[in-house]
Amino acid sequence: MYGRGRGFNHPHPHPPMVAANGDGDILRGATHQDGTKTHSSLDDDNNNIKPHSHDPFDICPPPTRQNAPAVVLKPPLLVTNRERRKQGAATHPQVVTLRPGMIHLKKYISVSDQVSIVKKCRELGKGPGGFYQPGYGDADADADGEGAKLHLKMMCLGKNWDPLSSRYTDRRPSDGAKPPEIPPEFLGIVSEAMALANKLPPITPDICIVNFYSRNGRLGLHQDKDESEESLRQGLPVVSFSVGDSADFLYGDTRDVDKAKKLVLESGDVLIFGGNSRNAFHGVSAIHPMTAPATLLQQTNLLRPGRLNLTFRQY
Ligand SMILES: O=C(O)CCC(=O)C(=O)O
Ligand SMILES: [Fe+2]
Repeated sequence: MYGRGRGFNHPHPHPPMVAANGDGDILRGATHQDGTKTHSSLDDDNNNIKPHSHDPFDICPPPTRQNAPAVVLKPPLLVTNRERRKQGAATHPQVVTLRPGMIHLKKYISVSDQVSIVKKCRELGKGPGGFYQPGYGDADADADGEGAKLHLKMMCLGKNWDPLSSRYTDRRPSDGAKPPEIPPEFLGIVSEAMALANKLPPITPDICIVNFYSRNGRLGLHQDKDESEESLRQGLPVVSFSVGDSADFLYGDTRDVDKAKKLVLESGDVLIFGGNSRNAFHGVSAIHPMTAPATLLQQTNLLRPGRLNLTFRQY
């Protein structure tokens, strides 16, 4: 059933995606080591699913001549100091209420925590249930037989969210992989951030959807509405971390891009939307390549232009 949850106003929210520059090409064809290739199972409705392997995707690939960083690996002292000041800013976060129920914590996550998040997502992303290129299946097939692709790589933690059925499942239907657990250190940051949005009910996240957007990454306007009726009824918030390149984030009451407001989400920002904003439409219209903090790039080898977004939810 298309169009539910992170569904879009059109089955092809954007032209079908051919993997954008740098998306997965480096490791394509590499030996798949996670054992999911041979996994065969039934989905939650006992339908036979056709498992196939996904090529591991590395968000921090080793440098090659082609992807040699445009960033200076040893940033001038001034830049480093500026980054240090930014790290310090996390202890005095700027809390902005964008609309009732939608709260923006600017530069909330320290650069050292951002580094840990990138490293952890890199490690999990290369393993079983890691990053893959989600599609919308055969019903939306392009001329080459590939389903319409979302313009991002995705990995689910805790529970699997399936774009094809707009449902949460225990395993990823395409390869039978079980989603990795949500790292406890991520949950710690979520609960601390929640304390600054104290008008909203707190969540105990059991789902985290991790998106990796490269240079051309984007995500059409949608609502997050596949969590349980109870969770949605209570307006339990979605807590979103942005790490890496900045992004143009759109939000509004309808799916109309022209009526949406735009916010630039930067590395370290946390966005919380619950209560009256739980059903807000939102999406990402553009990534600003090479805007990630120099220290983050330096310490993670996050060489791709790219942005990680983690959304924590309670089913
Ligand atoms: O990347 C973002 O900021 C938003 C991600 C999102 O809306 C989602 O994963 O449902
Ligand atoms: Fe969303």
